[in-house]
Amino acid sequence: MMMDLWSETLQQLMELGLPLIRAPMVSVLCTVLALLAGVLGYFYGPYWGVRRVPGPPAMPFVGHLPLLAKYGPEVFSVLAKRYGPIFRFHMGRQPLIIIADPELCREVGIKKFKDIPNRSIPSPISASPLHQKGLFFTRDARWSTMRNKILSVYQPSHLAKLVPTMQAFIESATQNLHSSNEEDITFSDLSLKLATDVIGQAAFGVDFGLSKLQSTRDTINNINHQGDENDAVQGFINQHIYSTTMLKMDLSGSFSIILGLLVPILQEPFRQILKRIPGTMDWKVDRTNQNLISRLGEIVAKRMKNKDRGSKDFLSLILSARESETESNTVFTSDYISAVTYEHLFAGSATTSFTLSSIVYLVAGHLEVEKKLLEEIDGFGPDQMPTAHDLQHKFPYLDQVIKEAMRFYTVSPLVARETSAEVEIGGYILPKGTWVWLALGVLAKDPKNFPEPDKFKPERFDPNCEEEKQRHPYANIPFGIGPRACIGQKFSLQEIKLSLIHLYRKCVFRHSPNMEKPVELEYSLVLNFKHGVKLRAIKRE
Ligand code: HEM
Repeated sequence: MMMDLWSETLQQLMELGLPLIRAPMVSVLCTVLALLAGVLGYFYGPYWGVRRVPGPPAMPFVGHLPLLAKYGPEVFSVLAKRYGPIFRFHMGRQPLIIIADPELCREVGIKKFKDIPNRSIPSPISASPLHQKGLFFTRDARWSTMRNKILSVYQPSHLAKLVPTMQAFIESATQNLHSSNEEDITFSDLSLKLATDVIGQAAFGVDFGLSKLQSTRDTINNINHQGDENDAVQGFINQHIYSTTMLKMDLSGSFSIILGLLVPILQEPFRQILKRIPGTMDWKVDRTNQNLISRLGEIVAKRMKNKDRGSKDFLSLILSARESETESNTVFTSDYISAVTYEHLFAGSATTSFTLSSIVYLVAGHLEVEKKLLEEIDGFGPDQMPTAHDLQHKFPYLDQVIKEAMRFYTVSPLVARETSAEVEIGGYILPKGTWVWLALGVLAKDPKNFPEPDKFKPERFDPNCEEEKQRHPYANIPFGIGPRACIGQKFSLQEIKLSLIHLYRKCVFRHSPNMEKPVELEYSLVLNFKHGVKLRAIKRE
């Protein structure tokens, strides 16, 4: 019956003069159309849910990445001026909803936290499973249990106990600072070694010994040639630096990271293949990460066995907290312990080091600020080591200098969050799973809250000044906002203040003639000085 109908229809088509369509061709056509619909759905599905949010036209596949290449980290300020406080930016196929207004940040970070409690996982992190089990990327109930446990080891009394350790590393790192006024010091190298040593001691209870070495390059060159205990530690650091710097946000990362930006569905299969092909960047990153994981595993296993581990470093404190409560055993398995301990090194070194370098660089270019700062530091007394309490209360101008430098160069210009339910922000309904990113760097340069934003003026943070009184309370939030704000804020401020006090007691700094002007920045997961910060240290009489 059906066959009759089919041949009758064909007969009619032929009579009508239409081309003969064979059954296999029809199925090929249907498959092609279905594939096309699938591809379109895959590429445009995420856009469809947020299409009402304003934004520039996006190019197929790459989205707005060409704009990122054109403007660099400034792209979000440029777009905020054009599209307002909430706009769309497509990282390849993935739309980000960028929030560039302090009140909307309060809404996302605090008021509607229950619907936006997690971070989205950007492509560089998806390519690096090592970085996924730390506090930063864990989600929901696991995150809140982990965060509460970790907070318990960040008591002010514990931080206060770390002052002498921090001071010892600072003294060691700055020992040969002013050997010659004519010689450049790459201050950003020095501050990275210092910050890594301090966090290594605080997180693992291990002295990485970087501050004692001549230069980071020496450290790296030495790694492959020697095999004793010390070099094992330096090897670990080298691997850490490599693993961290490979996490690029633009199109210069490994192939799987680039694929993750453009076609995320292909990222994991390609990573699995490429990591098996020697010589590819994915292979190198994977080897580095495997190495780091096994080294971390060894450190944790050794420390777990040792019951008399003391209570100074983060790893020991977390292990002791884990043993005292049975319920948390399920959360802090040894792989999660390795991840959060490693995360401390990762989150605490580059950020603190960049902040220290940017402060010293900015103060060197503003002699009126330097003069006031030296007066405050000298007024405290020349030899006395400040306590944690002194650091918090006796250096008000230093506080202003730090805040202003962190505003001027926002080390984490973007903070990634993701909706876990449909939620309304700034008049737009955002579906579940929308990536919402807070543009801290744009807020920090908004002339409404910071008149003359490109001028370095610490006095704008003087509590008695009109500008400070009128400013929105969430206009300057370099450590983020709400329950997911930075857990290491007090730790890093304590280290930064101690370092600056020690440095300015000994010397002042001037820009080296070999440093480029204006300074060039690059953006991986955090901001960085592209060619380092080169200074001359002048001994104070
Ligand atoms: C100048 C130094 C630092 C800056 C500017 C900084 C900045 C940030 C920012 C912007 C966030 C995201 C906050 C948000 O989503 O609202 C963050 C999170 C975090 N930071 Fe820091 N950070 C610094 C130092 C440190 C240090 C020293 C540590 C460790 C000791 C650390 C550990 C973390 C962790 C674990 C998170 C994730 C918190 C969570 O998701 O619950 N940071 N940091």
